[in-house]
Amino acid sequence: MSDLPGIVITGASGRMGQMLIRIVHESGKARLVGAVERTGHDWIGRDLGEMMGGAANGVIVTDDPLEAFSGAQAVIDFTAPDATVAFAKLAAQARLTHVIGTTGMTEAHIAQLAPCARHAVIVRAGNMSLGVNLLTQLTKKVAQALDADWDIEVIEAHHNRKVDAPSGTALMLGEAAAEGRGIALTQNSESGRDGITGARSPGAIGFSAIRGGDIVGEHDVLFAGQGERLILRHVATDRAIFARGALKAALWGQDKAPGEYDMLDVLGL
Ligand SMILES: NC(=O)C1=CN([C@@H]2O[C@H](COP(=O)(O)OP(=O)(O)OC[C@H]3O[C@@H](n4cnc5c(N)ncnc54)[C@H](OP(=O)(O)O)[C@@H]3O)[C@@H](O)[C@H]2O)C=CC1
Ligand SMILES: O=C(O)C1=N[C@H](C(=O)O)C[C@H](O)C1
Repeated sequence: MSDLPGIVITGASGRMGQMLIRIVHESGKARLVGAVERTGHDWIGRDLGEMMGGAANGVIVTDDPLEAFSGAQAVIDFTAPDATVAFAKLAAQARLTHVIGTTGMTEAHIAQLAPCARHAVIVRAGNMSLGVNLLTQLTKKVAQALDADWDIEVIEAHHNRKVDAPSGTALMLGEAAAEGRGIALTQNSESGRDGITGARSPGAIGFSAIRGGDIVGEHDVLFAGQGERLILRHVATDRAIFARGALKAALWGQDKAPGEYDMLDVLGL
């Protein structure tokens, strides 16, 4: 039996689930020990390798997360908000590092993670890529340098299957801009403009979302001044960047004290 940390992937059949399975398998840094899908899913009881279109790998997809978690050191979870909260409670029980990529979580969802983080390491980020996490730091710096006459808009584009808006990344960038400007995003956010909206509120941070085709994820932070504009941009062309970041977080979490962390902690930014 290898000493490599054992990892469970939840939402195994999803876009990110399948990418994570591939990246963990190819990494040589961790063992894939479990795969979870919801009750009634076609993959339940079947071999994960075969479901992914390859050779059998002996990992049987289950709808019993606690059983899957019992032989693991970490769970990587890119699913949906209610499912993530339920997984957090079980990961805390099993003392696993819980890497959360799920977006669209409300304050009520997030509040339920705090008690879990008393028992286990939780790493949560709306975007696990190095580029976007670096972009949050740049955004904060630019927002700090420019005065409130510069309007800040976050524009994001994603594939046509995405269910939440603004994206988790857009919110991270908005938070970074608000922090740089020394304001609370909750009091200064403007999104969903349609119809006679009135003029833009001074100092607001705006959000716009585009949905179409197979766009992996694109984010612009636009600083619009009088006579000039500054645009910070990240373009994701491959979901592997998110999966690599998530695996890094799962390995990083192995020797950390219980608590809530993000990718800035993992990447040391
Ligand atoms: N932080 C980051 O870097 C990134 C975050 N994301 C986020 O990750 C999440 C997933 O994205 P994506 O992979 O594209 O979405 P998909 O819909 O392709 O995958 C989600 C998977 O989770 C499964 N799932 C949902 N509820 C449960 C449950 N209760 N138990 C087990 N499995 C469950 C779904 O099953 P079913 O189909 O049966 O519902 C599906 O297989 C989204 O919130 C997205 O925004 C995505 C990319 C990067
Ligand atoms: O749903 C997606 O696909 C993505 N979701 C994340 C988000 O909401 O920002 C990260 C990435 O942009 C892809």
